[in-house]
Formats: sequence, C-alpha cells, structure tokens
Amino acid sequence: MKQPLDYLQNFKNHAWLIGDDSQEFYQIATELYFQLIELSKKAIPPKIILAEREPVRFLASFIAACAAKCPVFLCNPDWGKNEWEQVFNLVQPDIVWGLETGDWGLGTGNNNLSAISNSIMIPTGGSSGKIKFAIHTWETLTASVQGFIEYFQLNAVNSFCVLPLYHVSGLMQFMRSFITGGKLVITSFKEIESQRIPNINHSDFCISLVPTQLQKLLQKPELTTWLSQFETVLLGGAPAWEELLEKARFHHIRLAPTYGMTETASQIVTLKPDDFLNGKNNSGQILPHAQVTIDNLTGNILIKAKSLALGYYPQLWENPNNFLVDDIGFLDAEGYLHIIGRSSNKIISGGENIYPIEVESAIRKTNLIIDVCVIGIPDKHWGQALTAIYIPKNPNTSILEIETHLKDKLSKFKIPKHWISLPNLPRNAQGKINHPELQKIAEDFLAHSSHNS
Ligand SMILES: O=C(O)CCC(=O)c1ccccc1C(=O)O
Repeated sequence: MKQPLDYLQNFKNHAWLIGDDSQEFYQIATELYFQLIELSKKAIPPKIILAEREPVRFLASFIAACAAKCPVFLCNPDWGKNEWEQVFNLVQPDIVWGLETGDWGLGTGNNNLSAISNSIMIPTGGSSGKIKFAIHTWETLTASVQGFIEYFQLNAVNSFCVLPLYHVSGLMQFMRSFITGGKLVITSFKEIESQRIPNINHSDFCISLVPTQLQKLLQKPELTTWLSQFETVLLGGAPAWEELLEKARFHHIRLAPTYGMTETASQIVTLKPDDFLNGKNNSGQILPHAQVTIDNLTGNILIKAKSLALGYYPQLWENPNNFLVDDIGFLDAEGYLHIIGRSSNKIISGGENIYPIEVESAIRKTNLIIDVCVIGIPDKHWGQALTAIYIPKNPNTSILEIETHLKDKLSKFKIPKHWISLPNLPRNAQGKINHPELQKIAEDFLAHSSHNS
C-alpha cells in the first residue's frame, strides 16, 4: 500500500488544491514531518491533538502526523470548555496544534496506544455532548476510498468540500482527492450561500452535503441551478426526508443519498444518482469494501468492512469484524438497503411498535411544519406517549388541523398524543438531533402544561 509520504512526493509540483496554495501544503507537511521524526527518535511517537482552523494547515499537519506514524486526534476548534476537558482527560496529548491557550498540562507520556502507531482518531457522537473517538488507520481510510472509486468507477475523485475537515464527512473528501490524485476545493457553506463560488467545471466534481444544507440550497433558485451542475451530490450525516428528496429530484439534482458513519469511515451504502433520478427512495447498494447483513431476530444492521474502525479510543473492539448498529433495516431482492428506523428510537405505545421516521415523514408531508421530531414520553397509561415536537410554518396552525391531515395517512396509534410547538429544534451542525436535550425539553414542557391529556 502506498504510504502518505509517497503521495506527498507525487504532489510536490501538482496544483491539486483549487483556490488554496498546493505549494504551501507541501512545505508545511514536509517541515512538520521532519519535526515529528526528530521527536520520535527521542521517545515513542508523540500523541497529537489537531485543531487547526486553517484548512491547508489542518491537512498538511494531518499528513505530517500520518507520515511520521504519530497518533493523531482530529478535533473541532470550536468545541466548548466541557468538550475540551473531556478530550484532554481522555487523550493527554504531547502536542497540540491549533489551539491558542497553552496551559493544558501536556506530555504525561502515558502513551497507551503505542500498539497502533499510525492511528487516526476521528470524533463522533458530539451531538449529545459526549465525545468519542473512532480509531482508524491509513489502511481503513484508504479502503473506504478504494470502495468509493470502484463503486462509482472513477479514476480520480475531484471533491468540493463544504463540510468540516475534522469530521469524517469532510476528511474523506480530502482523502478521496489525495489518494486518487484528484482536485480539491475547500470552502465554507456560508461562502456558497453568499454566492462566492470558485470558477471550476462543476460537472467534474463530487460535493458532499448534509440534509439541512441541501434544504437551504434548494430554497434559492440560483443555488439550485448551481447544485444541478455537479456530477454527484453525496447526501449523508442524518436521515433525509421525502419532501426534500422529491424537491431535489424535481430540480434534477444528481443526488446520491448515502448510509455510513464515522466508524465505517463514511459511506458503505449509496444510491447512485441515476437510480435516484429514476425515482428510487432508499439507501442504495453496498459498496465493494463492505458487507451488510440483517440480524434475523431484531432486524438490526450488521456491518463488516475493510474501512471499519478498530475501536473507540483507547479501547480496541473485541470483535472488530462485526459492527452491530442501532439502525433497523432490510435488503430488497436487488440488494438495495432500506432503513426503517433506529432501534433505540423505537417507541412502544399501548403495546404497538412505532418508528419515529414514519410519523415524522407523514407530518412533514402535511406541509404545515418546518421541522419535526417524534419521541416517546414515559406515560402511566401508554407506557410511552407519542410526542411530536415541531416548528410550525404558520404560528396560527392548530394541532387539530395537523391531526386532520394525518387521519387517513397514519394508523390511529401512530398519531401523536402530545404536540409541542417550538421556535427551534436542538440540531447540531450535521443536522443531527440532540435527543437527550429534546427529551428533557419535552418532559419539562409537559410537566408544566395544564392541558396535557
Ligand atoms: O455523519 C456521519 O456519520 C457520516 C456522514 C458522511 O460521511 C457523509 C455526510 C454527508 C455526505 C456524504 C457523506 C459520506 O458518507 O461520504
């Protein structure tokens, strides 16, 4: 397998960063690489916290760390005090790149991960405030890229990145370009929204978006036209809703809804754009580097993949070949994966099983709401009472009106018992709901409302 340093040499005179300085990338990466090699001669390779804000510095530091086989932890510079405390306690880094404050109590030397010298730790689970790091390696990330190019039959991947580089969704866009010798544009979603757009041939590029970003782009005609020029628009990070998919299809967006997670180094199942435009509404087929099976008893999805993480830092998984996920789904006769819902979000109300996704999608289709999330609230009578927390389009819309729309669409037990109207739902930048927070908001609200049934 080609190593990070081999790629770096090939890239010496290659202008692969569009709008950024490829030469600067090369210089920073080599300089840091030699520094790390010197440090590693004295002791075991130092553990690095990487929180650079500037994209070229971030990527050059990342490659230097990988090439010098130093454990590297990708971090969000905007984490709050609470997150940073967790991360510093867990990691006890030797080097911190990108944070201004110096007093972190560095260099404790308890390097408990020396067994996997070239490990790459990618953060996950930030939506509820508790940060975990999935342990990846150059090999697992490369396997993900290999699977991607085989599935899409590409030689070189050109990526247009508006997602954070410390997150698996942004990092893998870089990896696809870096490993295949493709081009990379790095910009921010804000720049795109204000229509400061680089001059490239968009039909050569893949862009990755999360559903809330797609929704924003489809609200503006100029940005919708812009998006329709891309060869592939990968969509992932959170479940998309049917109305959004319909709208994208209507505008001929070459969408590729994906299924994957930090632990699998991004997508392992993807619907190809032609299938999407032909009306398919599922997660697509399995990429060649992965295997997906369904647990007969529970319906849970079971994953084997060459791109699978080895554990959560600092613990390696006992059975690294089998990753059981919280999602429930099935594979159809043609091998397309259909996700039904999250098993931990399953609500049991009056003895009936309810998956929130089905109820949420029916509520979205009424066109009376902007956003919605359905949860279960502990209830003496029902066990769990189905509760919809929603943002109304019009503050005067009554609950009765929404319920009337739902009557012939959903079985009676799937109609929420409680409705809570809020100005905002607690979603993170990826669009994922912070469930513990929402649960608390809903329970507090119902405890204090006099007219709850
Ligand atoms: O959020 C996650 O857990 C993974 C999401 C992810 O990687 C992704 C997010 C948006 C668009 C494309 C992708 C992808 O799988 O490549």
